[in-house]
Amino acid sequence: MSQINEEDNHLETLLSRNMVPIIDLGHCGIEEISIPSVINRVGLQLQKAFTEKGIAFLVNHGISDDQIRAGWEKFDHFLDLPAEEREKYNRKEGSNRGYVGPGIERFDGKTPELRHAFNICSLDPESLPHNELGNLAKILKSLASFILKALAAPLDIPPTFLLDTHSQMLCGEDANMSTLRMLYYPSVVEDEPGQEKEVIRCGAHVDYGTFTLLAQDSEGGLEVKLPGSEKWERVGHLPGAILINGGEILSLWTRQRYHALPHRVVVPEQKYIRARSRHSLAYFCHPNNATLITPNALFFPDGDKSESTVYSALELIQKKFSETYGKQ
Ligand SMILES: O=C(O)CCC(=O)C(=O)O
Ligand SMILES: [Fe+2]
Repeated sequence: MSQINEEDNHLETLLSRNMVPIIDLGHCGIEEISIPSVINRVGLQLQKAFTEKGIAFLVNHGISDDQIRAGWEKFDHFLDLPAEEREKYNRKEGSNRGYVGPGIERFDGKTPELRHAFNICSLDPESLPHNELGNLAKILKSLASFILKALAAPLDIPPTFLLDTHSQMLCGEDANMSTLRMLYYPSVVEDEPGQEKEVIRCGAHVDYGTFTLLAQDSEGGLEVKLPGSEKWERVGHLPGAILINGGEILSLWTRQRYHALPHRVVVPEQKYIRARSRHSLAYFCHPNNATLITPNALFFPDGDKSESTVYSALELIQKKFSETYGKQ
């Protein structure tokens, strides 16, 4: 016990230094009815957070710990299934949905990810090993829709521009690439080859879409590089909060005024954290595939005329996927 406290004392994080904005959603995050004053306030706070830091913690977002834990529990059950049962859900070539085992993805192009992932891209019960995961995906979609309304509020675009361009979230990959990814990082086994101290749990990368909502069950080594800094810094864990980080499409849409932060998950140095497994989940919010992402269009409705080639959201993500899964 005394050793844990001693190690805890040395765990400086961005959170412990008050470097991550905390945004209170006033319990409106997953409600159908919008309260304009909350949307406007949250919109301004998100604008400040994305401009200055690229990340923020969302609190009072309306999703209970129990709902999130139930999802992780069902994911654990899935991982305990006999291999032949589990394999039915394996991610297939050319698709993002399904189960991805350790060692398959390489976010930085070289380091294999030491984690189990399950990608949910549609609410079709056929593609899900458990209903509970579909329910969780639905709730996160509601929270993402609230954020899309809030993000539009301080900008000079129609209030529904972002909702309209993301209208097909979780309607399947043919329409929209938004994904709920359930994640499980096993504990670090010290004497197993490939599990040395410097091993990375999830390689450095920037998320591709508009933004990502991330929940984690414990401090587990999430690090970011803040805007203008080359230093990896530990984010820290705020129980019950959901972390939001900007993706590359948001950054392109705002001509880099809103930051897409590089992040990674390292194997922590603290022995007691290394010995612990970690759950997280990430909801990747993406525009509908056909949306043309005109650089700067969120600040200037006609976008940046100097740009000669404008890509669709699908073209942008396909380019990224071939980098992540291609070099194996
Ligand atoms: O598990 C985490 O904390 C981060 C996961 C992540 O960044 C990703 O899957 O894109
Ligand atoms: Fe990420």
